[in-house]
Amino acid sequence: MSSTTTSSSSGLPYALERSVAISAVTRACSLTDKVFRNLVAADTITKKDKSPVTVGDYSAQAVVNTIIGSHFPTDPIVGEEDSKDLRKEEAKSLRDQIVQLANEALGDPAKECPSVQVLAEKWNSGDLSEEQLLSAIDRGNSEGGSKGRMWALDPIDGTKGFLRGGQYAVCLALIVDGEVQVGVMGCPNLPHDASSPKPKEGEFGAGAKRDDLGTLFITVKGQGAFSRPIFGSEVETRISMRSISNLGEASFCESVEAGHSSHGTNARIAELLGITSASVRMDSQAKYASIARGDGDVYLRLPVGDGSYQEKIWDHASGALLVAEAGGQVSDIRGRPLDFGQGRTLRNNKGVVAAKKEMHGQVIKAVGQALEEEGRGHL
Ligand SMILES: Nc1ncnc2c1ncn2[C@@H]1O[C@H](COP(=O)(O)O)[C@@H](OP(=O)(O)O)[C@H]1O
Ligand SMILES: [Mg+2]
Ligand SMILES: [Mg+2]
Ligand SMILES: [Mg+2]
Repeated sequence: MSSTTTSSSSGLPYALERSVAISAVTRACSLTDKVFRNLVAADTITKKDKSPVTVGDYSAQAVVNTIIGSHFPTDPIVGEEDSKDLRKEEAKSLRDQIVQLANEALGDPAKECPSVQVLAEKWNSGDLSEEQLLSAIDRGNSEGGSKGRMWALDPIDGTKGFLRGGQYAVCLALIVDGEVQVGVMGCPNLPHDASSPKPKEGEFGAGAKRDDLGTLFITVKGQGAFSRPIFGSEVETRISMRSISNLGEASFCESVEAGHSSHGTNARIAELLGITSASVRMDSQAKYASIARGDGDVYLRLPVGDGSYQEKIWDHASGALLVAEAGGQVSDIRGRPLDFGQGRTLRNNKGVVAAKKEMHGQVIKAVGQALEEEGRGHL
């Protein structure tokens, strides 16, 4: 497949992909936000790997894949979810909810930019059948690879955070010949302004809706990193990583889930770097977004246990480009660039380290030392 760039009226590379991705992620976020406020235990199932998936994850994947599929019909999509469990008899009520939620989100008369409107009528009718939506979910079954165009989609990243009432993100990226070219990430619970307090988990009860929450992050390779509210104003603001004179002033972000990133190793690395402020724990790729806009400086994701877990491309594609375009460097624990051309996982990499370009080497050195001390120097 060719690796062509589509441009539209702005003339910039990937302008159409950028607009379509913004439209898809925005519609998915309005859906997940609705589910977030009304979710009950029955709307969740446990996957074979014991991780949770909710009606929100499935519906958001159906919406994004429908939109991408109608604008770029030959582009493969590497999406996290599939419809296998949903097709079981006992999942009937989940399927019914997905049909309703996805059609509501697709049929919403919200404005699209003109270049996206051209094809919107294909999916904008709001009455796709159950089978059309399940097939849309399964459009995400691409095996990925190093050649041609493909989209990587995490319809809800941080599902555990979503269930706890914390941060989560809808993450979509375009990868061409193994390189991320476009990244769009919607963080419905992240304040527009980095200096506003982040909501506490569970703060979202009745009447607690804050209208300063919901931030969209947008990046195209070589064009910089931007943010804007998901809902309301479409004015984009350029973002960049914070300037600090030494790593001792830094603060770092890590997963809430200790099973996803080794908190103990992270703490030792912070100590080695002279970082004294407490780590900021946050679910999802909102961590990448936070450091990209200077609300933190270093993102550490150190492998747990024997390090056999392979990171998934949809957990990192949009966030990694956002940080790189905001002045950062993103690599694995050994300083190797993340290799998005290896299929559905980052099988050539272990863990993730993201920091400002000038300080990244120092962080990698401390990571090496901490792993050595733990007897995990072979990772
Ligand atoms: N053992 C493990 N190590 C690292 N990441 C893991 C993991 N098990 C699951 N994950 C991934 O961690 C993601 C969440 O990351 P975080 O902890 O930063 O919020 C999950 O995404 P989903 O929530 O989309 O399933 C899942 O893909
Ligand atoms: Mg998951
Ligand atoms: Mg994820
Ligand atoms: Mg997910």
